Amino acid sequence: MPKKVAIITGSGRGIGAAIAKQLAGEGYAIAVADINPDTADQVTKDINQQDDQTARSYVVDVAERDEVFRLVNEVVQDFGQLDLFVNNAGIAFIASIVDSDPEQVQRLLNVNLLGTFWGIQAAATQFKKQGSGGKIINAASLASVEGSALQGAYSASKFGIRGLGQSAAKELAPDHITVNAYDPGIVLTPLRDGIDETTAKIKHTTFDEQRQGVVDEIALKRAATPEDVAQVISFLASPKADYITGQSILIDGGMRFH
Ligand SMILES: NC(=O)C1=CN([C@@H]2O[C@H](COP(=O)(O)OP(=O)(O)OC[C@H]3O[C@@H](n4cnc5c(N)ncnc54)[C@H](O)[C@@H]3O)[C@@H](O)[C@H]2O)C=CC1
Ligand SMILES: CC(=O)C(C)=O
Repeated sequence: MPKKVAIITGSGRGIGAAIAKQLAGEGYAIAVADINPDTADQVTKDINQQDDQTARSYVVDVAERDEVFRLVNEVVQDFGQLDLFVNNAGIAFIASIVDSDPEQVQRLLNVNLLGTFWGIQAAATQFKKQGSGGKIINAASLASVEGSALQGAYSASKFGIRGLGQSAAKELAPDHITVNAYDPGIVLTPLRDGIDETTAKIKHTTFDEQRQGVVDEIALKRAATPEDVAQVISFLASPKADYITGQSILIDGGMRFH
């Protein structure tokens, strides 16, 4: 049985790395795509050290449309096909809307929202060429369900990703391409650590107090691990989710209910 092929952007660390390792363990050939070549290479090495697991690393800045299309073309040249594209790469910064730096805002929107747009465009173009359907899964967030204070640009990008995914799901259904999103809450990664570090400074508290404060909002009283999130992407990528499209699934331990 030929391996299914998955591209996961931002899979050099955090949630993306967990998704890459989860799917590699399920028999996918993995394109570990990241702006950081060193971490991408390390995750790729970790996967290839496992029996019967295959990965290759690719350097990409998802904010650059031509780089995203080149990524898809290189992966198809290397593996022969594409079956799943996970738009996971994302960045965040903490600042009030009034104090947000315009260049930081633009960069965040270019990476998170436009990066996801280019990923959908490139993956769908390849899936249409192949004529055998495909799956696209996007990283939204709890902040795509309810805007977070001090994360105005980030929340805007994630609301946009959720809406973009609904539009794509409607447009791509005739080609048997499904498009869904995952909405993590508080996940223990370097990105979340940076959020809590900066928030603690703004609120003149400690990192531990800030972190405990957000965990206290979680019904299950623990932050998520990247693996908690990867399990949901494993489901969305599987045939079990073939009838799900245009949806956005909260993975927040019980913080928001909608
Ligand atoms: N950690 C959390 O609590 C939550 C994370 N998310 C989302 O999940 C996704 C992954 O987040 P984390 O793993 O926490 O982040 P992370 O910062 O730990 O990892 C993100 C990865 O993306 C890469 N990356 C950043 N900009 C890139 C670009 N322009 N092109 C290609 N790669 C790029 C980084 O090098 C890094 O390897 C993001 O979209 C984030 O918004 C959503 C909700 C909660
Ligand atoms: C990073 C992120 O999306 C949250 C909810 O913290």
